[in-house]
Amino acid sequence: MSDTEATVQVLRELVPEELQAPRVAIICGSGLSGLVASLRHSVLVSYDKLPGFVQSTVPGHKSSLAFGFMGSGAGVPVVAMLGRFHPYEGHKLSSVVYPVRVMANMGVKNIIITNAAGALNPNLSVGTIVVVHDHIALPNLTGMNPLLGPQTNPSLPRFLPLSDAYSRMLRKLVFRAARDLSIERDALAEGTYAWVSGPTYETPAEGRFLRAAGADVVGMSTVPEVVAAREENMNVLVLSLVTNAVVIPLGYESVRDEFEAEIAGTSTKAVVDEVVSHEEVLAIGKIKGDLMKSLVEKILDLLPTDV
Ligand SMILES: O=P(O)(O)O[C@H]1O[C@H](CO)[C@@H](O)[C@H]1O
Ligand code: HPA
Repeated sequence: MSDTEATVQVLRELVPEELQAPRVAIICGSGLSGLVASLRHSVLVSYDKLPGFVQSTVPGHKSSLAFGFMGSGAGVPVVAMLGRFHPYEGHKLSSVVYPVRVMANMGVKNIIITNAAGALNPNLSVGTIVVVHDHIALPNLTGMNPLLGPQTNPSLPRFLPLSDAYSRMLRKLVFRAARDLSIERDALAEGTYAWVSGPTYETPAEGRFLRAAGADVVGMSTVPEVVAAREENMNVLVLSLVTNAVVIPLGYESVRDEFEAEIAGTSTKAVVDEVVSHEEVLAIGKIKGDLMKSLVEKILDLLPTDV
């Protein structure tokens, strides 16, 4: 029996039979566990009961899986991770993606991955939900790829294409859901997610570098889960909530002008003093969580029955 099968067997003992066949997995990003507040017949399973699961150590992430029905009518059976694992917590990449493999083993075919992210694109304002259509993952390209090492399942492809990683069908569904909910157009955008390891936030020069490379938002999660989910042949949707702007203006670094202006007694130019914090990230999650929740519920309502 594989490790994931053993974990699924434990889940079968802890979760009632009607909840054992979720159609959709949801991963809740920082401060976004309220996304699944409307789960019905819900059952929580703490990660410490599940072999292979580690613990979430980041504020705004809970260490439990939630099973239940979500959406209108009878609803769709879902399994949600109320907290995720990040490599910067000291977790191995294989542990970070383990829950995705377990959910795939339970038969889940669709995954909605959410996260909090910083905006690199100056046109994105705080609170915007970005439907991710691509990613840039420097760690993946330089030796921190969750698929490095022996194949977990030889029936899965060794060389996984990622050009089609983000399901067009699910992305389109987001815009259909937004229209049905009369969500204003500017509340949603499309973009490319840059994955960085963290836990440091980006320097302005790093922000400029990632922006120049073509990324719209940046975060410290998600991509390993996307890669594993694609390897497991799931349909992947990623929704990033913009919680802060990454400071990227050029030219503020010099202190010479400032110094000389001080000496001359003339006015100094404005200094950029915005500093991002995780508290701010969580606060935006709280404010915008309801919008994300309504959107996810509507997406579930609209999900075709054959996927
Ligand atoms: O990506 P999620 O888990 O939403 O969290 C984001 O928020 C944290 C930083 O504030 C980082 O972990 C970053 O990745
Ligand atoms: N950078 C990286 N990760 C993040 C950010 C950020 O600015 N905001 C939320 N998660």
